[in-house]
Amino acid sequence: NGYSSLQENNASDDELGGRLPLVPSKELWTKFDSSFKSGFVIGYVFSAVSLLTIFLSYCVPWARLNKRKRNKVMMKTPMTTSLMERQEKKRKEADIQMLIARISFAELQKATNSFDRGKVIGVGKTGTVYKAAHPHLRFTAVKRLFDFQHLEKQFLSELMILGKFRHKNIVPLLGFCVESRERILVYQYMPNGNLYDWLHPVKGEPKIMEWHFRVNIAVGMARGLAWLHNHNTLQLAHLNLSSSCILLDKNFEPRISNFGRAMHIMTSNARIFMANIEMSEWDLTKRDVHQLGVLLLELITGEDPLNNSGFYHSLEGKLVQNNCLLSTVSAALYCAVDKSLLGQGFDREVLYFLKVACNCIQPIPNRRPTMVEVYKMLMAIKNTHPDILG
Ligand SMILES: Nc1ncnc2c1ncn2[C@@H]1O[C@H](COP(=O)(O)OP(=O)(O)OP(=O)(O)O)[C@@H](O)[C@H]1O
Repeated sequence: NGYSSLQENNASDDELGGRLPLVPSKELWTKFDSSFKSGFVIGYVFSAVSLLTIFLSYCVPWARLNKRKRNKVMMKTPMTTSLMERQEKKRKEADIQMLIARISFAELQKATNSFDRGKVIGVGKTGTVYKAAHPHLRFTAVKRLFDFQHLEKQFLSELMILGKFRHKNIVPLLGFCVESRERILVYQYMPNGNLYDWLHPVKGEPKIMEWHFRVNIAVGMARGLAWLHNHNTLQLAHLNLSSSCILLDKNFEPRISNFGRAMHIMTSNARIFMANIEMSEWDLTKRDVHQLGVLLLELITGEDPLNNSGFYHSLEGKLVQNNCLLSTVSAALYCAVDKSLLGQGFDREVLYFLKVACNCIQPIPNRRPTMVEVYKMLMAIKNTHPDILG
């Protein structure tokens, strides 16, 4: 057998004791050769599979990661950003077109007599407003923005808010125009202009606003704002209230305008930065309450906050001294009330109105009432004389 020569030349089987033959016979070689070959093939296949697995598990995700990184870098380039922004704007415009009319520039040019100076009804900080007679929309106020690039955000904000929602105390937006550099908003025309002009008439043009008009305007403003703050999907703070953005319709119902700076109130604890000041959703609504308080004071005193900011500061100073208890409005404050309102049978209501206004402008935002509370307090004043106040 295969081990014979080995046994002859070297030692016995026992001696070998299962050791491997040092010199295998020819048969053994053939056996060894075939098992070695199959082992080699198995080993080879096994290593190849392992290598492939390692490659797939490390290299493919790495390649994907790199691709993602490359994509991120691509997304950050100004070209792609502006492209995405443009697409987003187009999508918003298309959405809004389903709700309000898109009007051509040519049509608006015709309606305003080529933006004739004689048709100007107001010049704001962002654009010129023209009165226009539109064949389908009747009388409209056409606001042509000055600078389409810098005001694009405000333009879209106004479109997205006023285009989607309607409220009896918010100015109705009827249409818009986006054509090359033109950005135009078309509103329903408010025949009684803005509140500022009524409260501060130019010399020689006395415009006396009776008490019930003022209360009705106050209630309407608070109702519109309370609706904005608490609407299910809107939840918006206006943040830019002044008597010039309160428009009056044919029944002297106030309509809030100018939503270019409005901000969504966060429902989470997210913090908002405005002019580098950190603010919470609470601060935003309380800001509107403060601005409404100033408006209420303007309504009741007839003082112009634009020309007399010291007046309001002194008022706030007095409020701090008096701790703003509802029972104590100082004689100085009471003296500030527009004299045409006193002695008409509403003095108690005037005093209460003044207290509401003072509460709204408390220096510490947490102490100010919510807009709904302001609305309810003003409604209570209005309801004391429902026969007159309607
Ligand atoms: N729908 C409207 N109906 C009648 N008059 C309007 C209407 N919209 C604006 N006006 C008049 O045009 C004036 C300027 O309006 P605009 O909204 O541009 O003023 P603004 O308060 O300075 O706003 P902004 O800061 O956005 O420019 C208003 O004060 C008002 O007299």
